[in-house]
Amino acid sequence: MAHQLPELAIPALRFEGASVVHRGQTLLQPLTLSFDGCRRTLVMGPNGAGKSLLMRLAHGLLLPSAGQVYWKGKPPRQAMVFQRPVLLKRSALDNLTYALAVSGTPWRSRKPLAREALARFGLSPLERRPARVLSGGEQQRLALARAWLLAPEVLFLDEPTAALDPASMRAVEAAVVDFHARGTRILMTTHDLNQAKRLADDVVLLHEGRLIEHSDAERFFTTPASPTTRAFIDGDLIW
Ligand SMILES: Nc1ncnc2c1ncn2[C@@H]1O[C@H](COP(=O)(O)OP(=O)(O)OP(=O)(O)O)[C@@H](O)[C@H]1O
Repeated sequence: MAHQLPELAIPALRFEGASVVHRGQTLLQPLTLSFDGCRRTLVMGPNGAGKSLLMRLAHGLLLPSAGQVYWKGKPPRQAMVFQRPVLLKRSALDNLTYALAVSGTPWRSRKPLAREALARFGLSPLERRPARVLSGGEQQRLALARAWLLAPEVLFLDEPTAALDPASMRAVEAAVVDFHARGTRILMTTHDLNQAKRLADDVVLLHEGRLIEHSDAERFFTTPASPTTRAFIDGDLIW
């Protein structure tokens, strides 16, 4: 089981005129942008802006109706964490050992590695509990523990803290920082401007299915290029 990420650079993810059209309605306008380097990119925008569509395109869960989404090199190992984690009807421990089995980890190592990850995310006392009865915050930590075990080169997080209390939110943010410190590229959506300020190296703003701005975090929050970004930061964006 590879716990250390390779030293190789993570390939850039490129969107080239990628759009999403559903029943004649354009949900995501042709989008051209690049996600380079081992950065923490936060994707923001009002409800219905197209953030989840962008994430699903990026992770390959959705194909663009036109244009392309591709990695400039070998597609990296990826994991995705959703607002409502997708967990198996098994114990917390078994959710992790199952993920390890699928990833080809020899069975002897599975339980020790899974227990290490449970401890890492403060879940050891809950290892026998069915994953689906865990609280929202515990489920989210379990989903992160599972992703941690798979040592992804790229981690997608779609509003992972939207339904969490402040302590659970901080736990998720700390995990994001730790993933990144271990060499994982982060692409994450959030509605929370303060969270984006805490975590982002760069920010993408979408509005009504359009790319408004993609810039470094400092620039985004202090001297945005677009008046729409300014309005969004000030809480004045009308939609
Ligand atoms: N499968 C689908 N069928 C029809 N419309 C869809 C589908 N998926 C998304 N949409 C529409 O596409 C638009 C963008 O949706 P998306 O989920 O990407 O928004 P979002 O920015 O993630 O919003 P939120 O912050 O509310 O989660 C919305 O208007 C949504 O209703």
